[in-house]
Amino acid sequence: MGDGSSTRSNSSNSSNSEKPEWLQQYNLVGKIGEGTYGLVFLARTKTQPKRPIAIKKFKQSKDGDGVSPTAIREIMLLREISHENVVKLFNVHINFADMSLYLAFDYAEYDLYEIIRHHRDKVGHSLNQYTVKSLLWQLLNGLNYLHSNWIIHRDLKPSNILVMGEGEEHGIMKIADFGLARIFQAPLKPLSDNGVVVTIWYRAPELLLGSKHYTSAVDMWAVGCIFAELLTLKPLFQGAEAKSSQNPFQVDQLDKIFKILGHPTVDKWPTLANLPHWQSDLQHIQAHKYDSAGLHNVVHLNLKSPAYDLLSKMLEYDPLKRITASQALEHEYFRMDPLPGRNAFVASQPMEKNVNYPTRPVDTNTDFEGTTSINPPQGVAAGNVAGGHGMGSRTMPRPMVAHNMQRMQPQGGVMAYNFPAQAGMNPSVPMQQRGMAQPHQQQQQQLRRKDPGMGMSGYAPPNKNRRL
Ligand SMILES: Nc1ncnc2c1ncn2[C@@H]1O[C@H](COP(=O)(O)OP(=O)(O)OP(=O)(O)O)[C@@H](O)[C@H]1O
Repeated sequence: MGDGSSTRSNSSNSSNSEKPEWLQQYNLVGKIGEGTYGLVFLARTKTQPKRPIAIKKFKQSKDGDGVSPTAIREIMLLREISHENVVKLFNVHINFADMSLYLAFDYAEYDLYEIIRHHRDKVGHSLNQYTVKSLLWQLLNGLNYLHSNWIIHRDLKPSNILVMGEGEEHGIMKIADFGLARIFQAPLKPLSDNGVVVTIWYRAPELLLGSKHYTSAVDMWAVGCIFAELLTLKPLFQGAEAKSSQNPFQVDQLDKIFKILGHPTVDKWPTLANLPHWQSDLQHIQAHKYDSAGLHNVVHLNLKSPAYDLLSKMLEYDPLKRITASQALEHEYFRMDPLPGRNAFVASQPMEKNVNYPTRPVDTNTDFEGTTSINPPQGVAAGNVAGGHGMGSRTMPRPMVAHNMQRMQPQGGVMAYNFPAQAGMNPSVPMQQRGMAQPHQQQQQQLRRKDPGMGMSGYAPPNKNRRL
């Protein structure tokens, strides 16, 4: 995975004896990122095989009230989620002294944010068609699984879409940060104001127009934006966020959307007039005429191409008419050459060279437990695809997955859960009865290996038309 483990030092200052027991399972490598909710660290398990792990430390809320027991219970449920295209949450650690939370995930070397940026700034050409199609198919496959399990991501964006580095899972895409958006009420309410910009570029029009009601369709809008960005290497709707009130009218973001797609009409989206910001929108558009640039022109796709057809169905204004993940997986686009595959990084032509993406920079100067910067962070900053977000300003996520929970002996006030009962849940109650559907059999959900055309005959059909 190009992890550079032999050259990265463990910079934790604490001796083993001072560390809480759970932390002693890992060797810290360094800080790899910062988002709205806290810091992300690269660590390595001490036992063989020494797996790389991404540990997210969640900051205290402004009120200093930590993570509530309800939130902790919900996070425990996320551990039951298991799918090849969803990042695995394999451990949850809670410091009961201040109710701070540490989540340990499988580490992924790459993310779409960096992959797109690398193509735009260094490679100088787009991703090949096979890679775009494979990434998109896997994204939809993971999302279909989440939606089938009644989980809406709510904050999909390129930095939350990870791709595995060297190893058996090389080139496999994994969705990060699902589930916690609801627990932490993201993306509308960050826990703390750390200067991290929360992007609204992937936010669905119904939310921008004030809908308080999230459905799985909001994720499909984000997938459409990400699909377009994979094709053009530029965010499709790059608006500036309005911050005047709790849920302000996002006029600039809507402007960016209307300029490309035209203004929505009540004819095509009947419930539009019921949305809270409709009146503000009416006043706004009275002063503005939208000559739609045409989506196909912006993404350079033929109006009659299957790729355009799929994209326009993802960017349908009316959430009820927007294509679902399971419908999208069945789309003609995925049935024509090049067929999507499991390793998205394979070159599409025999003569074509594989692109070598840069591995994640690691700041080895930041202390893990205190998360204090001993020296100014070095080499971790990364520019944004669209400019503006450096490392300190890239937007931040929330976590993922694993199975049974067990409460370990508290040491240093920190506990790790592995058994549902101890998280206040009855492990014998099926997930459906607890508000989540049973995860599909993993083998049903796994992508077929390489080319045989995933989503075709032989591949278990995804759940139909699920809309939450
Ligand atoms: N499991 C993981 N493996 C490797 N890197 C990860 C993992 N999870 C997150 N990251 C990376 O850590 C960095 C910070 O992620 P984080 O999710 O905290 O913020 P973000 O996605 O940039 O923004 P936001 O807070 O708005 O979601 C990102 O570069 C992200 O790709």
